[in-house]
Amino acid sequence: MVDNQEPKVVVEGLSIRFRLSYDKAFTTAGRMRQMAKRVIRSNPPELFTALEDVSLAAESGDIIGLIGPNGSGKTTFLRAVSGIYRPDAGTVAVSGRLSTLLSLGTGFDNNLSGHDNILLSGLLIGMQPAEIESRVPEIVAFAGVEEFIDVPMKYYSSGMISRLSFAIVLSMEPDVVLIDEVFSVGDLAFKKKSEAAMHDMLSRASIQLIVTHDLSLVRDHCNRAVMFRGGRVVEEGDPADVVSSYEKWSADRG
Ligand SMILES: Nc1ncnc2c1ncn2[C@@H]1O[C@H](COP(=O)(O)OP(=O)(O)OP(=O)(O)O)[C@@H](O)[C@H]1O
Repeated sequence: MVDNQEPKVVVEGLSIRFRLSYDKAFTTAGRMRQMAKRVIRSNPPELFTALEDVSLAAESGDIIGLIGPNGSGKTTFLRAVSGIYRPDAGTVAVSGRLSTLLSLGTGFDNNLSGHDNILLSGLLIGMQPAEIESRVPEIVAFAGVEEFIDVPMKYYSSGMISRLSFAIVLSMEPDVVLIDEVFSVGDLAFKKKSEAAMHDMLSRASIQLIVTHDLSLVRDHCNRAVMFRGGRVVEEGDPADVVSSYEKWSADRG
């Protein structure tokens, strides 16, 4: 990630492949047989191509809706942009502070306290330590974890982890935000107060990449849309056009 530059996301010729062989054997005995076979015959693991030769460029002001059927590669794409997956081919370059609303809590170190994880999260997106410290009280209060803030996160409930994770993302000022679907975080009361904070955070971000099945969100909120199918980008452009192609394609399939 490069800081102090105009926010930008440039993905060129991205391919991501997963090893499948291990996942196919559900029992321990099955997995052992597979490993033994591989060692004896030196079989290469079976690879599944989740993304093939995908390119996309986003600049300041872009709110891009990523749409397509289940399993078409949308989440994998966001994960590759966020750096969770390394490209098997192609390149991913992000300039600016990147923040993700993918799987909440994935970046935490469970042996560290909530407080230390807040610091870590801020440092990871390039904030200065003093800047992060100044936001700690507001984050802790928003997440409602005051009593537990110095306790290692392995003792947090899953609701507390996602509330803290969400509060951190909302309090930061990212340039690029990656969002996977609409999340449901915490209980009803938390959901209500987080909605307004989320809109506020998003209104300040320069670039948003949003994976969603909510086509009216794409039509109303995005300035560009990209349709994935079978791990490839098959159409890109004006949201209304891309959404209607997708609707037509879905209707034709029955
Ligand atoms: N870690 C993994 N190992 C093996 N296969 C994977 C892995 N992650 C994703 N896949 C496969 O890659 C393909 C693309 O998955 P992905 O989650 O990116 O699809 P998606 O378009 O986001 O789908 P959805 O709309 O259902 O969320 C799917 O076939 C999925 O099974």
